[in-house]
Amino acid sequence: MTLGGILRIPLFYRERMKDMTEVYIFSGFLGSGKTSLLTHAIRQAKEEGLKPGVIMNELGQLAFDSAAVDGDVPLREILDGCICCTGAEKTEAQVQTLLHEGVDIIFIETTGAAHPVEALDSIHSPLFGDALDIRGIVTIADGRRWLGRESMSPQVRMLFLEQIRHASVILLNKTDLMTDAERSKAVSELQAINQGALLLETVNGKAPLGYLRKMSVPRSRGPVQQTAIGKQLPISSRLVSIDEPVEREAFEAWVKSLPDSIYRMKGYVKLEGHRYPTLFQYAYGMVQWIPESMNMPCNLVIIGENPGAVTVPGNTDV
Ligand SMILES: Nc1nc2c(ncn2[C@@H]2O[C@H](COP(=O)(O)OP(=O)(O)OP(=O)(O)O)[C@@H](O)[C@H]2O)c(=O)[nH]1
Repeated sequence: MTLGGILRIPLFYRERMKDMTEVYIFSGFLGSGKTSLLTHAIRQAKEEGLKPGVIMNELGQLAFDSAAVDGDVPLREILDGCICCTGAEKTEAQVQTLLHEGVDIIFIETTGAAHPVEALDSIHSPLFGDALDIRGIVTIADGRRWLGRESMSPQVRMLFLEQIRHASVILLNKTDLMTDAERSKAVSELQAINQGALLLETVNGKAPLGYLRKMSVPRSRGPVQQTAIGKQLPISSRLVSIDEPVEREAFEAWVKSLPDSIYRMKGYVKLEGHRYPTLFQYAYGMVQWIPESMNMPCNLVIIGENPGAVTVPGNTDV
């Protein structure tokens, strides 16, 4: 909000807004960088002397991403289902407990398969009265995935578009993997789809919190295309356990052989020659291995269209 904008708000309301807890919904397709954005936002909030709280919604039964949130940050998880499908009561209860813990700012990370407006609607509850200042949706888009969206199935592409269309802020992320020409193409396409949104290019979701705090929910969001998982969206998750150590190159060759409709994988894999399982991340063709210094269960979540059809080396379904 500009200084002019602030001055136009009567003092009474400005005082009331100061007591309200700001809420931001982090949306974006599977693997686009929501958790990276979240960890950066939490760090900045703390630096500004704010007490952040987090609601994290994950598609699989395991909360891999919650390890990214510092232990001193109040965290609530909604696992194995989308915030938009599991019903507003669960979300309301989680927000309620965060408010009791006295948080100043709440970040809600939705699953990459969630419809952002349905997630937003789930926190618009009369229960909260004036307690929440719901600022809207920040959508983070993987730039190369955006440019390659034609390869997605129509329903999944529709979800991607809905996430862009309803955002108040769009972050074009992973620009380190794009050429200048690709970046300017992506920027102009995203702007054409949502002209009202602020747009910022980012690497690892590093958006200034001050920039996000300028946003507010647009007055008219336009019609919402329903995209609930299990109804129209063909996306589901599968949890497997790979018990035997695998050879890294052979494993990456298997990853490359998977159909494009496997959108995301994350979990722990025991690599040959390594003492502890390694954190494995896969999103849109990119593989990342992060060494761990303790023994983690070798579980891997596979998210996409029909992940049950994929043959996983040495796996037992959990
Ligand atoms: N090269 C590059 N990699 C990135 C960037 N941002 C995130 N990543 C990587 O992309 C992968 C997914 O990032 P996350 O932040 O976990 O994405 P997410 O949207 O939270 O994923 P889901 O919650 O599973 O949908 C990780 O391996 C990140 O390290 C970026 O700007 N550039």
